[in-house]
Amino acid sequence: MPQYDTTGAPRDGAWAQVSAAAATGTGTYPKRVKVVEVGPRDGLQNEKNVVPTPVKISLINMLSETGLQVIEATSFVSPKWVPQMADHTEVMQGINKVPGISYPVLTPNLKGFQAAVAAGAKEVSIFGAASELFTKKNINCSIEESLERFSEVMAAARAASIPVRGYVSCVLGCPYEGKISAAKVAEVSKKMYSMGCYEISLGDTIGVGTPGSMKEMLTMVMKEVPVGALAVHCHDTYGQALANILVALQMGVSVVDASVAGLGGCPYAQGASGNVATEDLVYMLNGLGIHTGVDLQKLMDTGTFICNALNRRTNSKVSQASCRL
Ligand SMILES: CC(C)(COP(=O)([O-])OP(=O)([O-])OC[C@H]1O[C@@H](n2cnc3c(N)ncnc32)[C@H](O)[C@@H]1OP(=O)([O-])[O-])[C@@H](O)C(=O)NCCC(=O)NCCSC(=O)C[C@@](C)(O)CC(=O)[O-]
Repeated sequence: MPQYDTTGAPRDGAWAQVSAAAATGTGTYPKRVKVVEVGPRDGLQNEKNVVPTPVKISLINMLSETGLQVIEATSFVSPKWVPQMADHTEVMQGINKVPGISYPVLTPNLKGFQAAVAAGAKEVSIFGAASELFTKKNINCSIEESLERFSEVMAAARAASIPVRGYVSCVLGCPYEGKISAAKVAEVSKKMYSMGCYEISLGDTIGVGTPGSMKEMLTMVMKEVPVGALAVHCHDTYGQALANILVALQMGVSVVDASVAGLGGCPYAQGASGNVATEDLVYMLNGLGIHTGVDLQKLMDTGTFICNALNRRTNSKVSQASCRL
C-alpha cells in the first residue's frame, strides 16, 4: 500500500512524526509556508497568443477560492515590451478582490506605479537583477539606474502606504552572463531590502540552480537580509526547482513563489520554462506536514481550467499523476 495519499499528506505514524517536528518549530522546516502564486503574471506574460482578459480574470477568481493568500495579478510594464500584460487595468478592475488576499502587481518605474495605483493595486513589486546584461535586456537600464528608478517607486509607495516586494533575478545564473556570484546577489538584495522592500524574492530565472548553488547563494544573502524577509522563486527548466526549494526551507525560508500548472517563463530569458507548479509545491509541503492553507484539489481544478483555456498540457506532475490514478 502506498504510504502517501493523493494530497501528499503522509499517513498515520509518518504524519505524526513529521508534523511534530514542524509544529515545535525546532524541526528542520518552517511550521507554515506562504505560497505566492505568480501564475497570472509570470505564468502568462510569455504566452505567444493573447490570453483573453476574461480568462485571466476567471483564473485569478478561481485561485482566490483555493486558500492562497497572495496572487500576483498582472504587471504595469510597457505594452511594447510585454504585450500580454497590456490589459493590466482591466484585469485589476475585473477581479473579485477577496478580503485577506493580496493581489500584487509588477511596477518597473514610477509610471507603472502610478498606473497600478489608479487601477486599484494595494501592493506592488519592483524587479531588479544581479546581472547587468539581464537588467539591460529586461528593463533597459543598468543595475545602478534600476535602483534609482526603484527608489522613486519606493518613495511614492511609502507616501501612499503601499507595501513593496522586491525581486532579484538571475540569482543562480543568467542567460547572458552565465554564473552570477553569490556576493553580487547579496549586494543587490541588501540594497533593495534597505530601500524598504518588505520581502526579497530570489529568482532562479532560468532554472539552472542546484541544491548546492542554492545553499551557497542563500548563505551569502542571509548575511545581509534576514531570512524572514526572503522568498525563493524557482523556475523548473532543469527539473531542480523542488530540490532547491527544499534546501531553502531547510535554511529557514518560509515564502515560496509558484505558478499554477507550472506555467510561464520570462520573455527576456529565452528557453526558461515555467515556475515550479503550485500543485507540486503544495503536495510536497503537505507531505512535510507544513501548513499552507491551500486546497490541493481546488488548485488542480484551476490548473485544468487554465490548461484547457490555453490548449496545453499541465506541467504539474501531481496533476498528471492524479489524472492517471
Ligand atoms: C521598464 C521599461 C518600461 C523601460 O523601457 P524603456 O523603453 O527604456 O522606457 P522609456 O522610459 O524610455 O519609455 C519608452 C515608452 O514606454 C512607455 N513606458 C515607460 N514605462 C511604462 C510603464 N510602466 N507602463 C507603460 N508604458 C511605459 C513610455 O511612456 C514610452 O512610451 P512612448 O512615448 O514610446 O509611447 C521596459 O523595459 C519594460 O516595460 N520592461 C518590462 C519587462 C518585463 O516585464 N519583463 C518580465 C518581468 S521580469 C521577470 O519575469 C523576472 C521575475 C520577476 O519573474 C523573477 C524571475 O523569474 O527571476
